[in-house]
Amino acid sequence: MRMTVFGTGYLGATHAACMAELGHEVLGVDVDEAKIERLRRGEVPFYEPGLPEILRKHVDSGRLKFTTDYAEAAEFADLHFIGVGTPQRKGEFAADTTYVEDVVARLSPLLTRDAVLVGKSTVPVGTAVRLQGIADWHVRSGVRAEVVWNPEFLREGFAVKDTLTPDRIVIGLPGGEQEQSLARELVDEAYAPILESDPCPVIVTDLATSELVKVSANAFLATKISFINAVSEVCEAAGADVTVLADAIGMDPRIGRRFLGAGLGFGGGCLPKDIRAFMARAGELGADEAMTFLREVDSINMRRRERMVDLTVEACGGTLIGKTVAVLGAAFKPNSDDVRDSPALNVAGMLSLKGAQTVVFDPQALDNARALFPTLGYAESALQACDGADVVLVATEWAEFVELDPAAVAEVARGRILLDGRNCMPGDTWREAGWTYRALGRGVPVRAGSGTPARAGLVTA
Ligand SMILES: NC(=O)c1ccc[n+]([C@@H]2O[C@H](COP(=O)([O-])OP(=O)(O)OC[C@H]3O[C@@H](n4cnc5c(N)ncnc54)[C@H](O)[C@@H]3O)[C@@H](O)[C@H]2O)c1
Ligand SMILES: O=c1ccn([C@@H]2O[C@H](COP(=O)(O)OP(=O)(O)O[C@H]3O[C@H](CO)[C@@H](O)[C@H](O)[C@H]3O)[C@@H](O)[C@H]2O)c(=O)[nH]1
Repeated sequence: MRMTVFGTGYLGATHAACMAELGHEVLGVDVDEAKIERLRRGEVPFYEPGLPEILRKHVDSGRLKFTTDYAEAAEFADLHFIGVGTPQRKGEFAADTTYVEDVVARLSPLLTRDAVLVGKSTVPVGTAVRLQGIADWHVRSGVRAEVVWNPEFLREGFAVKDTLTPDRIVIGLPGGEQEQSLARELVDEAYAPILESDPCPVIVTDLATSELVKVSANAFLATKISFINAVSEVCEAAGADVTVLADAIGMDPRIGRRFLGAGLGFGGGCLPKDIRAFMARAGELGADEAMTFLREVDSINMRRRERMVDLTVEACGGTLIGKTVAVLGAAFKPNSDDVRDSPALNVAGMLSLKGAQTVVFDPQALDNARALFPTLGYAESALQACDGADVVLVATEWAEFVELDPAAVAEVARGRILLDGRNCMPGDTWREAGWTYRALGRGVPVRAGSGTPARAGLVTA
């Protein structure tokens, strides 16, 4: 079948290419001419493992096309996915929904026959109903544009797999589960190849529930990460080890080990802005008290970045003036080049403000990092970043950092201090090689009679 996808960023380009992979004819639409030009050439304008291969395959076969022309898109198909950005509004917690509104306001008057607009962007509850109003206002007489919601749960770094083999598909329809409409028919047809090859649960519900499922999922994941990071603060103070603790509580299937990775906390273009937007929307709905705990989730998360900076200052003997810090990692997580709200870059920026000479390396995110933080120092390899460093700080758990040879780093670095912001490094190996290894959330064990626990996060040689 034919479909369009509005927005060709991390979500939209992946969705478009994966829909083509499922056998559909897809037209990707964006307002960014330069991005569309690259996509037309079969290039993915960001790093996402596995995406370049399928995108190029379907651009070459002609099944996947790109345009900036809304009129062409309106004519191309009756099913239109919307995956444009919904960033945090400047100076506020609320989400900026102007991009989704823009798509609906511009597309609706161009429709010459009934069509279905399927929102995939993450939006505040109530947005779909508002967009239906915008569509009704703009659409030509005799034409119906139905707005439905189909939130996306893909993770960057696993975007192709998550799209082609999702855990579940959630579909929000104005009439809920009972609705039989063109929207139901077209969305079912779009996902039929997934359900035939590798079935997953499909939850058909009302619009509000579908919108809330998405932000609730992200709020839960953020809460789980902040829970373990709050516990890690106590671990540091008590001389306990948060990684062992996480393993132990994670063995209870009711808890589960995933998303109990303590360290620098969550960043990226989703979790931070989505919990803030959720709080803002709950407030607008008069349910603000229900979500106030998310404020704590947010502040625990932001505290980890400050704690990392304090630990670095401590490791440097109380001041960063005249010190060089190698920051390994710039992306908000490994296997991505995304630096939106990146804990790694935030820490690098704070270290630099405190007087450190900061040299950042990331295998994929250097260009994005340079564009956002042009004044930081950058290196072309991990070893180059460590050259002359007093401290080596791992801020994103890329496999190549985990596999670094302590002897090779020792040959170029000035100091012998490794700070592990992600609890990902083989600390024993580094200690055996003569390094002082310090990790967030892992205190020094206290033995009977030894008095107060050693303060904060130090597993020293
Ligand atoms: N990135 C993810 O992993 C992910 C996963 C699930 C949900 N989401 C949600 O998906 C949405 C998009 O996120 P993203 O990370 O892909 O953002 P992004 O910034 O990478 O991409 C957004 C794209 O929309 C385009 N755009 C803006 N206005 C437009 C318009 N009027 N018409 C056509 N294109 C327009 C932009 O040029 C940009 O290319 C957000 O709501 C986000 O919360 C993202
Ligand atoms: O145990 C953990 C797991 C993750 N993180 C951090 O949390 C952030 C988010 O990680 P992840 O959720 O894997 O990345 P995203 O690609 O942002 O995906 C989230 O946000 C998307 C956009 O809404 C959703 O679609 C996904 O389901 C949801 O996992 C990153 O900074 C990670 O480093 C931790 O600190 N500890």
